[in-house]
Amino acid sequence: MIEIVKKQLLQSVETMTKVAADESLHAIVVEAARLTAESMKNGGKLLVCGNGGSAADAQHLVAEFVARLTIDRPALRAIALTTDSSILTAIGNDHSFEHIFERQVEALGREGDVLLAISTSGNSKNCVLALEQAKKMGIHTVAYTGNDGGKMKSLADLNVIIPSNVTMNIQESHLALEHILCMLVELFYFGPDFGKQPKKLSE
Ligand SMILES: O=C(CO)[C@@H](O)[C@H](O)[C@H](O)[C@H](O)COP(=O)(O)O
Ligand SMILES: [Zn+2]
Repeated sequence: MIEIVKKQLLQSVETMTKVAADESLHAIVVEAARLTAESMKNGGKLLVCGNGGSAADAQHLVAEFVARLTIDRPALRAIALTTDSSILTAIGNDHSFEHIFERQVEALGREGDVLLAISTSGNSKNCVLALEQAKKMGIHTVAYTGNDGGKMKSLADLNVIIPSNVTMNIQESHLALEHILCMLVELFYFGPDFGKQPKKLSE
């Protein structure tokens, strides 16, 4: 059992180390943050969707935007498409589960918004349909995936593909890059000096 703990942790670190070394991946995260900050400055918002652990990620990330992450600042506009049980059950029951995010994008999305779809396989149909809907509406699309990016790869404007085929390791790297995305949006939106007290002349 002890060996399993060690092996799993090392496997997780190995994936994260590959991500930490991949500067082209970092550039994509920076571009996603720039795009998101620009959208928010122009009155747009971030929509986030995903299944299972990635649904939890969607909510977690959106909470950082609406509450705060690294600085005290005004709230930023972001919505998780995973949280309203009435909407999710109505669409799932009356249409089908595949449409749970697509229809919310149709209802809540506006041209110039950003949709972030999170899927370790890159193949979850509800995420695929959400990306297709977003494209039709002129919404920018970002995919956080793993494996080879799956079907979502060809649909997203920006692809953050974790170099692993192990779902939990992909999710762990996603979470790190979700925090970093929010941190960078705060920087792009408010600038590096926001919230810093001006120094007193006597200091
Ligand atoms: O959290 C986990 C596994 O770590 C699971 O709940 C996992 O998110 C679910 O199996 C998802 O349905 C997987 O979907 P996806 O990442 O391929 O889109
Ligand atoms: Zn999990």
